[in-house]
Amino acid sequence: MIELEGLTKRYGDKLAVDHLTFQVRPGMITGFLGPNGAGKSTTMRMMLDLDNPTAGSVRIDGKHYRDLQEPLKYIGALLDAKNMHGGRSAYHNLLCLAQSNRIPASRVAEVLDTVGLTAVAKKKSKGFSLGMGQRLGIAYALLGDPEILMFDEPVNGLDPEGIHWIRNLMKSLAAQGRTVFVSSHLMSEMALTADHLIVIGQGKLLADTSMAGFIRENSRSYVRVRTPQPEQFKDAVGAAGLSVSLREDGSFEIEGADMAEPVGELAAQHRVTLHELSPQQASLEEAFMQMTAQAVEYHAHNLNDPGAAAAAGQADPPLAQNAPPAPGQQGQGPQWGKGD
Ligand SMILES: Nc1ncnc2c1ncn2[C@@H]1O[C@H](COP(=O)(O)OP(=O)(O)OP(=O)(O)O)[C@@H](O)[C@H]1O
Repeated sequence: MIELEGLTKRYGDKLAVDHLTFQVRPGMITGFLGPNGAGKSTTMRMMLDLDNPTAGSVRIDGKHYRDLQEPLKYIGALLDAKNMHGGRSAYHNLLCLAQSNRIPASRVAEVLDTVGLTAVAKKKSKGFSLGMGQRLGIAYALLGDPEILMFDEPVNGLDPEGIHWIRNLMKSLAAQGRTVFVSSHLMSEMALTADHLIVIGQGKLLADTSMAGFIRENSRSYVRVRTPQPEQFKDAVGAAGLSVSLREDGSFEIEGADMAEPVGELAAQHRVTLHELSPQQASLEEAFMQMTAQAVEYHAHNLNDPGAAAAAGQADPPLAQNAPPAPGQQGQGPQWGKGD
């Protein structure tokens, strides 16, 4: 268990972490999400006592990190996989760490096997690919057989096989009852991995929720309809009291994935031809971007719409925030209800 209480970090004028209070519980994967610059790495560094908080505290199984005897046996972390001695072999890198932390040398071979690096154990780590480096960084984290594991952006730059491997590893660690805390700025990746979510933006806590709850709250389901008789269709659904919206591409949307059957029946009753009737699910990525939209630190230039930033109330109009509309409003045109 990791417990944060009012954790705060200020760099000069910059409030990088702003009074964060949350718990990371055992037996599950907790995803730590936020846009670039949200304060994820700073928070993780403070958890490991690599940075001093300006205020607040972090407790690892009830203790401050610096009070843990043999901390690698409590908490293992992958922060920066490049941060190791490139001139040493993978085996010797791990052996040095084991010896300086009173971890038996036999553990080195075990973790090399777990991360799939046994065959290259004697190779110098500076020759490792990005994926091999990530695996070695994970071997570091696992070396003390800790109950708590922390991974900062573990899938960055990995190929699909590497991503799949890390995902399964984290799941098996959580299934063993360990606490797994993993940061990312990709909602799509978290949706496949995490059981619980902590979302931050500009250092502040935006959400502390189960993944199932996040999906329930934020994933919009609807039915998409295409028809060569849009006026008749609009009249038919309007008369039935259903709310329908027209998209720019000429298709219609009706809220609720379970509406496909009633809408199909309605169209048949009114002899309206349909070219498409398909249940759809809006992506969690869109919901996450919407949640963190106001907290994005660096905005891309939106070349298509230079006035958008001004409309959004930003100080500098050319720096438009290219955020999607709110879930439930994606690309919608006019709405019709009963009697329209
Ligand atoms: N040593 C430092 N000195 C000054 N400012 C810093 C320092 N470290 C981080 N910051 C600032 O604190 C904020 C949070 O940075 P941090 O790296 O923790 O964010 P992050 O969520 O990990 O971002 P990313 O996803 O891009 O890695 C940023 O505005 C960053 O510029």
